[in-house]
Amino acid sequence: MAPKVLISDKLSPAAVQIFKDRGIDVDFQPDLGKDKDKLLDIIGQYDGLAIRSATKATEKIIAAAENLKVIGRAGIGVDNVDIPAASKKGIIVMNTPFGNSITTAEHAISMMMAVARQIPEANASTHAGKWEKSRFMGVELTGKTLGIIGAGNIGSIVIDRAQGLRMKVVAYDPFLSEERAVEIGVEKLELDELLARADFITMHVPLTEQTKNILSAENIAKLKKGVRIVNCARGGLVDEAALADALKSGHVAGAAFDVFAVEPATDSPLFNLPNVVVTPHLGAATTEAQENVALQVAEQMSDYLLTGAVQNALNMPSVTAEEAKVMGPWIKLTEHLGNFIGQMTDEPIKAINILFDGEASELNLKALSAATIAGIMTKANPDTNMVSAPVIAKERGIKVSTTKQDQSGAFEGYVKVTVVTEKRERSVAGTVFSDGKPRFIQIKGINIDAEVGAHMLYTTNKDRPGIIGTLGSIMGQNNVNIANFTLGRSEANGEAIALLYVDEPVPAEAIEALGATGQFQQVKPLSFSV
Ligand SMILES: NC(=O)c1ccc[n+]([C@@H]2O[C@H](COP(=O)([O-])OP(=O)(O)OC[C@H]3O[C@@H](n4cnc5c(N)ncnc54)[C@H](O)[C@@H]3O)[C@@H](O)[C@H]2O)c1
Ligand SMILES: O=C(O)CC[C@@H](O)C(=O)O
Repeated sequence: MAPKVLISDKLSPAAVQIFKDRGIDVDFQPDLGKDKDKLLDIIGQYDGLAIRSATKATEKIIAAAENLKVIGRAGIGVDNVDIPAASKKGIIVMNTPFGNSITTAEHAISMMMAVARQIPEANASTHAGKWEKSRFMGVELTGKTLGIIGAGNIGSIVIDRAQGLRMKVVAYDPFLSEERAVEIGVEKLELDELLARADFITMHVPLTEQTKNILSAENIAKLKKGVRIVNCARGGLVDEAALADALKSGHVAGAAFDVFAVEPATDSPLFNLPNVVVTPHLGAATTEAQENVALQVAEQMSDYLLTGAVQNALNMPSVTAEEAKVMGPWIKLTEHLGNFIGQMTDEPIKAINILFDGEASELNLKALSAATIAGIMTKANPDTNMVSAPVIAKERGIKVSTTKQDQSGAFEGYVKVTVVTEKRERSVAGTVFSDGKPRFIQIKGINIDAEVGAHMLYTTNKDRPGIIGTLGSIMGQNNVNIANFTLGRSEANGEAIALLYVDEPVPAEAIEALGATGQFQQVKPLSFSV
């Protein structure tokens, strides 16, 4: 059955066409974002949800989204998506980080020019038949200092455009490297220095714990007198009431805001002040940007739903379509290895170590690690997947470490997973053969070569004659057909293991009968999703 995607916000029709062209069943309900109850009622039917900013993908919506695999945000900010809730449920959240950057940077520049020359007010006055030439005295941008808070994608474009306007640009961004600052020709400053020096300030940071109220009343007091503030990033970065006071006192000469602490903003302390320009979150509102983000989100979501390729996800490592093909068997292998250990482990896990050798070490290790952890965790929760497993492991305080090496002898590459609990360490290794089939190649340090089947039986015993006979006859008595039988031992008369690949689950009677022989230390039926 074709995957089903719901578009619940006003996305460009280009997205609908892409989904259709890719064979996805698409439901376009552009006003649903405003109707939380209806969204809650129907979300359970969909594999994908494509949104802009009106739809709030809250914990409640996500809890009701029984089949949801991916949420695609046609835009940058994902503050309308509860990412931790989505991750825990195994839902990938992706955005389109570049599609509207130019448009938003251009909006910030337009807003800066509008506030420098009071264009909206002059426009309204002229339309009203007044000819107030002396009322609207502006300031030039040339030679002025523009302070950028956040020099990422959009900030860098603003820097480039402002330099074209012959402004001197300084930036505050703790994550901006010196090399990048030189490359984009910006002087890197501490925040206080920027606040004291800038004639104009524009913000291009996400809303986080660190950036919330970055222009607080205290910081507004540090601003150079006569500064003009532009915010086309997120509401909540500025204390609107404190800024309104500073505008009224004349300490701040003007402000241009596209975003507000509460949206839709029907009221704000900034509204109706003479030197304030406001727009209703139009930063990304151009035909070009909306086409870009709609096309991109539809392509990314279709890729994921149809091929497993992951691009621009915020809660999962990227996997290209090419990688998805090559990695498919290795992802399966790591899931099986994790699954094997998960089924063998009944006590709390303290640490998981994953060793990647040879060709395996050249693959996307973040994705393979996520698949391994998911394999381990599915015993406790069968719904765990590559998105949710690392989050759950972290929550449980499980330390995950990975190692790369290139020492394989017999194999081009392999993966070895070791799980540490209070009581013991357990390890299992596997590889992918040239036929693309995963194999277990080592358990407890003992070499074997076992194909992975949906139903298996794992036993351990002291190496001595008669074990194969016992296993064979008890399986036969219980009508269990053996497809493949693999044995291994540490040394003659040492520790021995057997892995049987059987056609149906081994019944409890057979497990009991094997236990009753006294020949085995461990008898464990296993199942794998092959
Ligand atoms: N108005 C709109 O319609 C609109 C459109 C697109 C994006 N946006 C907003 O613009 C923001 C920026 O987008 P972007 O694509 O440039 O993002 P980005 O991730 O490329 O850049 C953000 C920058 O902020 C910096 N940063 C993070 N924490 C910081 C801190 N505490 N202090 C200073 N700098 C910090 C980062 O290092 C990064 O360089 C988005 O988060 C989004 O909220 C708004
Ligand atoms: O979808 C929009 O109109 C706003 C998008 C913008 O806020 C973003 O973060 O990309």
